[in-house]
Amino acid sequence: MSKEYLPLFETKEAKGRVVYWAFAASIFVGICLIWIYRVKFVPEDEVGRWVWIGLFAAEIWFGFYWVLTQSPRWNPIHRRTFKHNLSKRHEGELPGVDIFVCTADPDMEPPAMVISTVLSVMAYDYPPEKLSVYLSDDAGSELTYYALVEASQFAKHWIPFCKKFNIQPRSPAAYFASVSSDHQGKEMVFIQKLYKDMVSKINTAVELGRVPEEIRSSNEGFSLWKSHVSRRDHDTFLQIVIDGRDPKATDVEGSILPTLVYLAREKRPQYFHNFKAGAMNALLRVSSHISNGQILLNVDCDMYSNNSDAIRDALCFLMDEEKGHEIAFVQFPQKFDNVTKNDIYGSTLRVISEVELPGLDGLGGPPYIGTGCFHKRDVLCGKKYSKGYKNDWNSKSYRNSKANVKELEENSKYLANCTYEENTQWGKEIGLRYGCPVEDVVTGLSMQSQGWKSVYCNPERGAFLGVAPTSLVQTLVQHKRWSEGDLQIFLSRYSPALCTRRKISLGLRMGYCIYCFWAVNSLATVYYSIIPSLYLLKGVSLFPQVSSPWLIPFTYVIFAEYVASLVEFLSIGGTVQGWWNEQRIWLYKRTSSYLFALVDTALKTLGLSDLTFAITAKVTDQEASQRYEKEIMEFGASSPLFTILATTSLLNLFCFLGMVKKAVKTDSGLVMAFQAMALQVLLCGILVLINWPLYQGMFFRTDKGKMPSSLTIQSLILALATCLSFSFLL
Ligand SMILES: O=c1ccn([C@@H]2O[C@H](COP(=O)(O)OP(=O)(O)O[C@H]3O[C@H](CO)[C@@H](O)[C@H](O)[C@H]3O)[C@@H](O)[C@H]2O)c(=O)[nH]1
Ligand SMILES: [Mn+2]
Repeated sequence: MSKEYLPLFETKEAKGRVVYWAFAASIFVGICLIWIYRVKFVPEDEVGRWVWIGLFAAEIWFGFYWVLTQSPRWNPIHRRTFKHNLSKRHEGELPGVDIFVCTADPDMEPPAMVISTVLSVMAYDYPPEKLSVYLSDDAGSELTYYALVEASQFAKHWIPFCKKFNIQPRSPAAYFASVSSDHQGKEMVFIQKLYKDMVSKINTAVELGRVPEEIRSSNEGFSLWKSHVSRRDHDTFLQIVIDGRDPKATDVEGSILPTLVYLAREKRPQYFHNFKAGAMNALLRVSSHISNGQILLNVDCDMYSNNSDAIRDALCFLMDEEKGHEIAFVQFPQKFDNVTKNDIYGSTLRVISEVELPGLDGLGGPPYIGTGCFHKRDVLCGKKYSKGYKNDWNSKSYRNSKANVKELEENSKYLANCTYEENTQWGKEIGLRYGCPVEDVVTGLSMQSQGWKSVYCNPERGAFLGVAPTSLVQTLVQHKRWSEGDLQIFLSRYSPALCTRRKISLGLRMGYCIYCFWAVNSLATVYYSIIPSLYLLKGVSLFPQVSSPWLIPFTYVIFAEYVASLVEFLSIGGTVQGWWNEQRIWLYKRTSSYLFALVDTALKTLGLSDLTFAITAKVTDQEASQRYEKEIMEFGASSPLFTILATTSLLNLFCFLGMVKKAVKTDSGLVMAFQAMALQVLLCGILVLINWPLYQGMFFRTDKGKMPSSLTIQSLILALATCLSFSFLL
């Protein structure tokens, strides 16, 4: 390296670490004192002892989990890129970039939305001859293909328009939603009309469920669907919609267009298709025949590019002469453009993307979280890590230039066939790893455990924006999948707990465990949110009295931790109401999604249940979406996840009311209750407060988003029966 070496990025450590460490140490002392209290004051009687031990176990768990959550807070870092240095030095030798967009269901992922994402990534500020965009359609839907064909026409106007006026974002849907309709130039009016026409054509086709006849006959690609039996049973469909090598494939200004490819891998009922991981691996192989870009970007079909510079940001890390060699992937945060101010479902995952991921970056690299991630093709395809590994950006020509389009399609199809992977390392050592509902996290971890590093890049302007779930059940189901997947990783051979993972720092392994243990967290949380309340009803105290000095560690840990979490939340741009909502949603996830995930994992381990992947819907009906805008919680679905939430919330309500009723019977009753059981009353009271939206949903609402009556009745009976049998029988 010469003297005039200009770095492509810099890394900064966060300030105020020492103050935080001191604070964390004081909390830890508090936790230890709580444990000591539990050991010292075990009750004499049999039943009381077991309840006490249960609480102790929960507190040991919470303490242990708290220690895990400290790992990313220990030494967070922030990165900044120098894109001008990249252009200065590498503009001529930029690598080919292949972009993979995945879709799987035209009903839940409307084709018009999918192509907006596709168009946004086609319009990156990057040499178009080095850019190829692949759409993987796991539904093998003619409608999605049709939308893509329309998009390829619209791209001829859209890309030059984006570049000429340097607009952001470059998803036409998002862009036109963000500009006001007055003061528009002629070109803008024209392009907006083109866009609207295209969307209405696509939406009409979707509504009718078929492609217009004149289009079908004018485009050969549709002939593929003759052999289409169903979504689960069809041949490989591979169409190069725009061939970037073709000198005639230009936009209206005469500039070359990026390559655009449609792929629906073969599906047969007798072959397991491994969900998104299977789709990605088919894309990896097919793209290696067509463009073979050395850099890959993967986005979900709802995650449009919001920043046309993101490729260059990522390259600043991957091409850096000093540190770039060991970096396998660059992960951007998942951000969303449909979250409301106070984020009622906590979909922003603010703490994860603003605190924990920068923290994990400081410990060796963030996990791969599925979307908005740039990979080196070599590494994803199983390249083993070695110390002296050097990037070679000039090694491969990025386009297979000889064959014509038809031949290329014909000769590449077999790469996406079901049988291709039989007796190969695909899904094991090569490509995305199979067998886990969070294929992304397990793949990233497996690369890191060989020695590869990763980088977290979180620029001011979000690089990708997606669609967050807009109903409670969607949120809970998504988290069930995630927590289940993460727990399976812990139980698998990739487990961050295994000592064979020595290439990963202890801190990073602890960091992974935060997510691996989401599901396990449910047990302690369920116990804590039910048992103390029930004992309140009985008048049995489970925490230190107000006069006892042992109350101090309890109050200190509880209050200091909550204040710290509120401060942290506000400092990363959240609101107070948003923080409160976040506490609620964590409680809900822990008592429902995570509990179900735990049970399901147990069943799977016993071989009693199969791997599934519930796709998150990206559309909401109008009434529901109005409620979402108003931040009214959506319950209108009959899900067992809700039964458990409703039952625990009612149980707490009954316990609280029962306690009050008992206490007001005597003159000094209330004072006595608070003296003896202040913390327990507080715990139960807060649970009642935080569950307010549930009571509203069950008893005070009449709209379609209220809790289904059958569910309310069922939960009422369950909660009442528990309370009654508890007070009279035990
Ligand atoms: O059989 C399938 C199922 C899903 N997908 C695609 O996978 C993506 C993610 O699905 P989604 O329902 O949106 O799930 P999310 O929970 O929002 O996704 C997150 O979590 C997943 C792992 O659970 C990762 O795969 C995703 O990249 C990550 O964004 C979407 O583009 C789907 O089209 C497929 O291609 N094939
Ligand atoms: Mn999604």
